[in-house]
Amino acid sequence: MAAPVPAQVVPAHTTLPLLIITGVRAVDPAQRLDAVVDVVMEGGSISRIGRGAATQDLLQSEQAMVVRGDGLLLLPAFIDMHAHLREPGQEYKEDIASGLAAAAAGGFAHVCAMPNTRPVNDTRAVTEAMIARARSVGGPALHPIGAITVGQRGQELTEMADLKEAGAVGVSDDGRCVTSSAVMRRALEYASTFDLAVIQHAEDHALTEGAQMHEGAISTRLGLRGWPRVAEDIIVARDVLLAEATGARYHVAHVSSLGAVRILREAKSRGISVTAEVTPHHLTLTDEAVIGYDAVCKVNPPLREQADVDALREALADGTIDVIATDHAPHSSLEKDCEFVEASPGMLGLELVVPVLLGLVRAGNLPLGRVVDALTRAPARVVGLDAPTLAQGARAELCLVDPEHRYRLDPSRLRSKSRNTPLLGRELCGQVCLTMAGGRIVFVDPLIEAQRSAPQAPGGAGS
Ligand SMILES: NC(=O)N[C@@H](CC(=O)O)C(=O)O
Ligand SMILES: [Zn+2]
Ligand SMILES: [Zn+2]
Repeated sequence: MAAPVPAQVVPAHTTLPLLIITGVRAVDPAQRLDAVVDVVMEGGSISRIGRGAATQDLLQSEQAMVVRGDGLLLLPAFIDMHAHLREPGQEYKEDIASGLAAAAAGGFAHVCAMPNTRPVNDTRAVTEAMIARARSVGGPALHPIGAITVGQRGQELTEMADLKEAGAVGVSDDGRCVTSSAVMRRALEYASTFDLAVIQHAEDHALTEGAQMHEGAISTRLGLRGWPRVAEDIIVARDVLLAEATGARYHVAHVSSLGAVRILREAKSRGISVTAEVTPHHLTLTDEAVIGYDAVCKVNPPLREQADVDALREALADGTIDVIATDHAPHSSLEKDCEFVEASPGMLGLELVVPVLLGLVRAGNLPLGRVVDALTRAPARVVGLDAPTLAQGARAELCLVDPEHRYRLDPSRLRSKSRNTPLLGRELCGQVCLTMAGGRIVFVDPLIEAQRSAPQAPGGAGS
């Protein structure tokens, strides 16, 4: 058979003529698939998948690159419908190239970029420039989210027809809430004529002025001004009523409170067209992380209490929350290594999704199939993309994961330009080894690939 190829000769950003992954556990909710299979990719598409799909003929082909998949997981590549790539305007924090590199390393084939750039993405010109930049970089596909209001000032609606035509897949004023009921109503009506989801950052700013963290016992103890849950709940409740009145598609970004979960559950039970997302950090961390005043844990909406975390997990499991989105929010040491009250909110997400979520799966908090669905089909529905799948005939958009690989998160391994994650130096378990997007390899982990390429024991898979 053809020898496994070491990482340094795996050409990133190219299509391999014949790539075979043998004996891998493939999980694809779109096909209700969870089984050990071989996967054969030819010319960037999945030509065969199933037990014994890697025939001796194929394995012995001159052109074949063979990856042994034993002990690994193969998943459809992910869609992140909520990331901040900071280009244009704040390239010292992140840019489209570094953001997409981080996404590829995290297992993503598609990234939606929020419009709170400088200038704000409220025009066709900015949307087009972002897409052109991403195309020149290669890697995962970038799909801009346009602003709801001009300059994200909450007043005048953007020209959504233009934004959509240029490639925007949704609208949001993320970072700011659309607080005016009148503006939100018109935004929902207008966006629905273009079938764009309106993505709300739910925060009643009148209730969160000067807020630094979740309002509760810990904010009192730390002497920091709090953001009460009700500031989120009020907006979600109002918007659900507006969604019902307009029939428009409404999506709540980064849900963090148990009250918002309750409102969403009731809205869905009544058939209102609402969807919602949760971040990996809101699923795993509480306001206790802020004790010690480490600004790395300052994030909007704030990390809340265990009761909220439990409600979010339950809501994700039962489908009340549809999507897992990272809210990847890179900030430099300028914005983070300072007084807590001066620091900017936000933390990294793209490269940490796999270890964080596999931790929840391993602990029995969420089924793996539901997690994969929330990272693929669910966001695809909200933003109108084709979800990556492992089905025969599909374009190869997948990620190969070593679920047992343990490592300490070293800052040097992050592709992001920023370092703002509380997981630095922590022991993690679960590593993306390979990501394909648009039929091409966009990421190979050098360390893992070198290990996997070591000579096989006789009788091993694919021999
Ligand atoms: N999540 C954050 O804390 N910050 C985001 C804005 C946002 O998502 O609201 C950012 O742009 O930095
Ligand atoms: Zn936000
Ligand atoms: Zn955001």
